[in-house]
Amino acid sequence: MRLIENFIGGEYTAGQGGKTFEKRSPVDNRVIARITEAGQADVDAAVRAARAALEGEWGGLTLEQRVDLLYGVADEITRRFEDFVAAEMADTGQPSHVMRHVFIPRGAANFKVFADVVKNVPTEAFQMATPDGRGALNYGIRVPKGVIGVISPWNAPFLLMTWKVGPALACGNTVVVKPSEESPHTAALLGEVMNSVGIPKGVYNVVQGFGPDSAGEFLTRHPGVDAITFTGETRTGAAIMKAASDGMRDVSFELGGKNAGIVFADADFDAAVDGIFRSAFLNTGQVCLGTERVYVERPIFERFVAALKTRAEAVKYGRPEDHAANYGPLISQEHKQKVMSYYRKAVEEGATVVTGGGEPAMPAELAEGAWVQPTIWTGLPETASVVREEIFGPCCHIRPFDSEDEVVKLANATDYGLSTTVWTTNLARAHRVAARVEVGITWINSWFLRDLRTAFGGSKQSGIGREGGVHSLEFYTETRNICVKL
Ligand SMILES: NC(=O)c1ccc[n+]([C@@H]2O[C@H](COP(=O)([O-])OP(=O)(O)OC[C@H]3O[C@@H](n4cnc5c(N)ncnc54)[C@H](O)[C@@H]3O)[C@@H](O)[C@H]2O)c1
Ligand SMILES: O=C/C=C/C=C(\O)C(=O)O
Repeated sequence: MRLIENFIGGEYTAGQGGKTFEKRSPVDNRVIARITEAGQADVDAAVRAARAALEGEWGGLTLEQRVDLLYGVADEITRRFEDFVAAEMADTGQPSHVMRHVFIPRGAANFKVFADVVKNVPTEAFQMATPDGRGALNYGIRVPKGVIGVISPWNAPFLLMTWKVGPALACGNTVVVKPSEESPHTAALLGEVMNSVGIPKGVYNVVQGFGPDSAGEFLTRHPGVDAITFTGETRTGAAIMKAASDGMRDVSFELGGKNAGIVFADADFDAAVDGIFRSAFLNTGQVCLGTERVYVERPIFERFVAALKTRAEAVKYGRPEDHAANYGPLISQEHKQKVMSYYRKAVEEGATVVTGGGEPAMPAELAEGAWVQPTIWTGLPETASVVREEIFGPCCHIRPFDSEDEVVKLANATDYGLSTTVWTTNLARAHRVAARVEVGITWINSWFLRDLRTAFGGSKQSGIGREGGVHSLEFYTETRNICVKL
């Protein structure tokens, strides 16, 4: 059985406390790896290594040298593409085509794009008048923030972790990463890449383990960590924010969502069905940007529900490496219990179950996996639990609407504000609605189209701050103003 260790100061090390935990396959619940759990002493060592790298070789590199190294990281990920695909498939159980076409290539791109951003984005300069008439010149320089704590989730582990590590390193910081306990593989593998391309030791460190009273909490409470970037649940974000208040450390949060899909009667019907199908069921619904509330204009409501039902019932369950399969399990038995409890609650609260609502019958060798059916409900009030709370599963509630004002109100009646997808051929209306929905990201006639130069993040309880393009520089650097009297 594979043992996955921490990666500290360029070396894989067993935890000083000797504790390990199991990683089980979502597909069949077999134990696939044992993971070293980092204790306080390991986190201390990782933060020390990160600080030493900052003050050592890494901190002394020129921007060009750093950028070249990060291009090297991206190229090496691409060279070891199959290893990353296999590692991520083992952890998440998701179909290989999602790994191949989205998650792993995005991991490589996260290093290249932010190297380019850092190399090309200018800083500001202001000339000012002075009483003696000679004036003064202000200009900004950007310096790294220091040691960045990166806490990442399990749903798109490599993409979401590198989305933070890429810009952090491009800006000259060092990192200590705490991947989710459910997805330890790719963060560990990235250590090999860092060593083989010559990233100085201590620049990239990984501590494995859990959140509370484990590596996550030890890292976020650590006074040697200068700033914390986190993707995960809103509740966890609140705990991390408390920890970060000690020492006034900056935070960047990408949190939960309860995203609305809005389909007007004039939409390209097939494109809308396909878009909502993907946004509700891709990655078995475990996408923060996914759609769990769908609002469809009344004239096409029945037809839309029927078409989405047909698509949901046609998914092909199977192992990730099975090319005929396009639908995987949930991440774990624990998450399956949570999703199933919502499936039961929907019925108790009076939902019409259009399709799904339970566990699929799986062949014997997959029977222990975390499989659940894609599920569609109608007929619930907006106060129902499954319409209000983030489930993070392959399910959505569909409700008819009659006017633009009504649907905007419905979409906004949530504590979350991450993303929306709007389907219409009326461009003026698309722009109007997009300007009124209280979210960080709106897609018109599309979903999850990502340009890494754009601002990414959530409003309300879906996050704090924006990352992406120059926005990432705001978080991963300090801007210093220098005022020169002429
Ligand atoms: N907004 C976004 O961009 C985005 C992207 C992906 C996922 N998400 C959200 O993430 C959630 C699913 O991921 P998850 O279940 O892994 O989230 P989670 O909050 O349970 O865990 C995320 C990470 O935080 C760690 N953690 C937990 N408690 C901690 C604590 N007290 N201190 C420090 N670290 C702690 C976990 O070990 C894990 O590494 C969903 O809510 C989803 O919407 C948001
Ligand atoms: O599950 C959430 C997926 C988030 C995607 C990104 O953060 C991204 O594309 O950068």
